[in-house]
Amino acid sequence: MSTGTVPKPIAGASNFIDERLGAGNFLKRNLRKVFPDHWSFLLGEIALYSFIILLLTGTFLTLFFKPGMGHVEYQGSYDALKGVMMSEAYASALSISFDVRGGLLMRQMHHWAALLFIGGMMVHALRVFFTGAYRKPRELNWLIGVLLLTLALAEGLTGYSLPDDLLSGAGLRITEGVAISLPLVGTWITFFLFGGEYPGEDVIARFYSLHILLIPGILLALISAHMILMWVQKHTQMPGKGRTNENVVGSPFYPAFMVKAGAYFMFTFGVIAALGTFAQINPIWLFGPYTPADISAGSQPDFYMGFLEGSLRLMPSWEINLFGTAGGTLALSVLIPALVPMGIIMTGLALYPFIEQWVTGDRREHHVVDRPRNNPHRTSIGMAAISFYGVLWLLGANDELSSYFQVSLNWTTYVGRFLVFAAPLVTYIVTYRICLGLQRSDAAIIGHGVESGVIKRLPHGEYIEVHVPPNEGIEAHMRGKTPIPVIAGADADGDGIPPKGMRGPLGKLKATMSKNYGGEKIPLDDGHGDGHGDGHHEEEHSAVGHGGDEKSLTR
Ligand code: HEM
Ligand code: HEM
Repeated sequence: MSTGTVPKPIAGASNFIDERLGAGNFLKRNLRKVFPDHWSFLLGEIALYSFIILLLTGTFLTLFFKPGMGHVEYQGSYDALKGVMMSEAYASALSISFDVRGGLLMRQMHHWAALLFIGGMMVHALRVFFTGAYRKPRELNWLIGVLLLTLALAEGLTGYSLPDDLLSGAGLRITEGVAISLPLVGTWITFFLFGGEYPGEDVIARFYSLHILLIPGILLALISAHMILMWVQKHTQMPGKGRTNENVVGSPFYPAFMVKAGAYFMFTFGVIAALGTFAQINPIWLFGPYTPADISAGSQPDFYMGFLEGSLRLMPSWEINLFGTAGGTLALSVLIPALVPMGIIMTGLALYPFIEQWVTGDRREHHVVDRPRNNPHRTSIGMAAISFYGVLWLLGANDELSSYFQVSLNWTTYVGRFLVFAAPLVTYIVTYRICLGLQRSDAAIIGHGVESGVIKRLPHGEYIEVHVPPNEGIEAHMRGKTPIPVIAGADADGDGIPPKGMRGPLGKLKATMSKNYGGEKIPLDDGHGDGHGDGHHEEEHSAVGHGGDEKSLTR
């Protein structure tokens, strides 16, 4: 691998390190490492930078937050609550908001960063999914990602429970309801978390240890592992000119990538600081302290918990009474919504790379990713999952929907119950058709070029529009399509004995899935375009110099 000429500052730094640690070569090699570039790679970085901001603002908050449930009388500077009895936790969150200099800004930045962290992570995971960047050799990093997502939800839940205002109490009430519905272990888990009957005196302190120590510790370790794996395996790249599975095309880590990453961090910080300054979030002083007797109507959890709230609201009130009154009650109305959507989504995410491998038999390494249209079944499955999640998420606010649109609350539930099954089905079909349509339009561009806007009159009087070949970069991007493999023998006609691995019901299922999922649906060069101006190609290529400063290294 060539490292090219080494810039002066790197040579200086690596000499300094080399003379002390003998690690100069390591540093030189890594600082010159080539990073591919695409706007969507920023999504993972947004999650990373938000996490750093969470650590910084969270540490500030720990200096003033008191995770106690002992009763105190509020005597701070917020008049409306003066003299009200409340927990120490709530009083300290109020004092951070009104009496600690910069405290409200830090609380708001912490909360906005949490939303951006989880939102960024979700969109990043979707980018990885839709481009198939989880394929070999990156399955492990994908699994670490699924764990990160699960832990981040737990971190958010424990975080917004801490201030112990009416809103966080409403969330805690649901957490308790879900925990206690678990068969056999439910009662024990609830007692362990709450230190006795709900709400108890301990839950805030216990959530606090989880929130500031255990979960961030694991998150930090996993994010480091995620980054190291990404570094070692190198980034995937979008299909394009000169990009293959054997090389990496992009700019070197130092200086280009480092400068960009620094700027993106500042930018993320700026956005979070601006949101924290101008956009109010979680104004805990408006809700008052939590008392189990008060119900806060219209309360919503943070957006990332909305899908679980929605599934609770959709579920009919089913329960099973085991062995009559002497036995236990299985509260399916809570158990199913708490476990099933989370289970389906997280297990589905974790297993997808392996199911796809089983179906396509594809065990090759992939460093050039797919454009979503080029794997229509994967893209449709992803979109169907998003619509399933989206319906649950919307129904988490069914009371708001009902009052805003003036429809009965029951109707929002009935429609939601229907949509939770129907929306994924329709989304799947529509997405599949759109993907094929887009593939056809690519084939048309490759086959017939793009419209130039120049109209020519032919000697016999006919007018035609001149088509020119697409720009070189775009054409290479389109041509970088890898057909999805089908397991050998899966598309045989069924006469004779099916090949090994495709016998029995499971084998047959695998063969059918493989045949449908894989194979080339619309070859790029089959010439079935949109029928414009066949055969009227102009000669010259409108090539645009694509990334003149890009470097290419072998993997
Ligand atoms: C890594 C992901 C993290 C997420 C998603 C997260 C999320 C949250 C959320 C949503 C709140 C409620 C904020 C509010 O009341 O408006 C919160 C509160 C809090 N967080 Fe975090 N947090 C994270 C990390 C941390 C870390 C690393 C620390 C400490 C080192 C920390 C310390 C705190 C404290 C002390 C509070 C209570 C302060 C208050 O509500 O006024 N957090 N967190
Ligand atoms: C704490 C949350 C996370 C952080 C900070 C993070 C950060 C990153 C960064 C900075 C990259 C390289 C740039 C990029 O591809 O965007 C990356 C790559 C990757 N991430 Fe994440 N990520 C997180 C969560 C996830 C999740 C939830 C998943 C999947 C479920 C995931 C799967 C992957 C994979 C497979 C790659 C390699 C992709 C490639 O090389 O194209 N990550 N991550």
